[in-house]
Amino acid sequence: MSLSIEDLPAWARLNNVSFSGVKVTKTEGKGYGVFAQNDMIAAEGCLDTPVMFTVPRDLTLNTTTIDEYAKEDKNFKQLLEALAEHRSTRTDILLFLLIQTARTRASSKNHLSVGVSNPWTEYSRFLPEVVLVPTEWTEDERLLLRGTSLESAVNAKISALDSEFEVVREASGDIPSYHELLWEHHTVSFQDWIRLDAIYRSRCLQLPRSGESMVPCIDMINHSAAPSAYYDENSNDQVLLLLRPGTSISQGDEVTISYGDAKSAAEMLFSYGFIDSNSTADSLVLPLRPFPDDPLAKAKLVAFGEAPKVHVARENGTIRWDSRFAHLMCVNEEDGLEFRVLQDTDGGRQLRVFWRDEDVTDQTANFADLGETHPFPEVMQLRVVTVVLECIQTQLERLESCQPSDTVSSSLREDCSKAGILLRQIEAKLLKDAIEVLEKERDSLMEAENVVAYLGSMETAELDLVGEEASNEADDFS
Ligand SMILES: C[S@@+](CC[C@H](N)C(=O)[O-])C[C@H]1O[C@@H](n2cnc3c(N)ncnc32)[C@H](O)[C@@H]1O
Repeated sequence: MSLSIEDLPAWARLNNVSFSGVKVTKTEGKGYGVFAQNDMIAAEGCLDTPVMFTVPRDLTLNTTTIDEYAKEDKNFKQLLEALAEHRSTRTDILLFLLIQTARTRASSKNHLSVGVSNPWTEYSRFLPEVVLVPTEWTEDERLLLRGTSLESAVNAKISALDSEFEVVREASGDIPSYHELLWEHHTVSFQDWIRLDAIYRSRCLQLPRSGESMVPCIDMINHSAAPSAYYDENSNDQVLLLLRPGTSISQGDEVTISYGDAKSAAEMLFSYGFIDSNSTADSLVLPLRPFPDDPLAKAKLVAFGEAPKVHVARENGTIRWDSRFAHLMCVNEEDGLEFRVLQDTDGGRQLRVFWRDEDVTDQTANFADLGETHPFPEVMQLRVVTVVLECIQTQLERLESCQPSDTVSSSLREDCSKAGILLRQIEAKLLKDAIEVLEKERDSLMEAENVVAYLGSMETAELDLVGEEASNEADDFS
């Protein structure tokens, strides 16, 4: 199935990809990588820096080029049409690569091959068999993620992939030649869909002109916190790999790019299967669940329109947190929140949200500001701080209740163990520091005049209620 990387230069020549002073070879622990064969230098501010790869744009994979391939392949065109409502750059590329995989396997078993060969039929054989992103981890390896922000994200992704694959299986099963190629000859399985999703996530790039794309050869470049190269598109329909201005590399050095320095450790692990502590943002995102006894919980979720989350980040040494849903979660009817179902002109029904009699349906993400119009804004803030604090404390308890030593065993791949343990350490530290900040914020809000007055009035109201109940009971007994 796989092709030796020694065959890449021949593939490149055949498809008009030029390599200049670089070579793709095996690295130590990172799969393949790109290495300089000459010394190269680009002065600071230089506009004309050395070009290391030139790739014709029609070799890239994105929705536009996939539509071009579909024009030459009626079965593939039919498949895209059958899945029209699910189309995105990602699903187009996954489908395209799934068909290349099936065709390669079918031809290796001498089954009838369906479709037209293209440069990617061969190139896909240089792609790795396994990418160690957590969706490719075994169940035991995934135990390392228990209590981390990736635990629910990875589970949700695997079930989303499962549903997607079922849709693909059904749509392709209705196309006779694909029915035979994919399902009668068992050339592909759910495991391939998981692998192709991992391949896509770890190799897709954001090109300045063509947008989200996979680019052959440029996708062989590894990440570094101190990258020596960058990619670009020129006006001659080419994608280029260039030396960064102000950089010099020596023969034998690895050429690297940056996969982004704003990504958290969890995002890096999720998308690329490794964490580079030198270039990750110290941040995490947790799911937030509405109060189980809130009668308005469902309406709040519908009106909010996205998954409720808590964001925590350390920026320049300071912990910042944010949860737009927590602000909506913490207001009730007594505060002035109201949901109304209104009939629109077409006879349809619409859920509208009102805050203190003003229609704020389009501002449900903005309750942090809307809460300011409450007579006790500090009370609103105290509720939010308490909710976020509880969410973070629960997460830390879960993280600490399952120690890696309970899960690390010889059956786990070393890279997965290392990455899982590192993620746990990074997130535990951030959660602990966030708890400290939130506890301070809570304590200072508890002392605010407004809050003391509010809590006092609540206490009096409660005492009155107890008094009333007691006198009713006394009446009963009398
Ligand atoms: C775009 S590909 C780069 C080429 C890849 N090494 C290959 O063998 O095809 C991205 C993948 O390379 C690996 N990788 C890239 N940079 C890395 C790094 N700094 N440390 C560890 N692995 C890295 C990860 O497996 C990642 O998912």
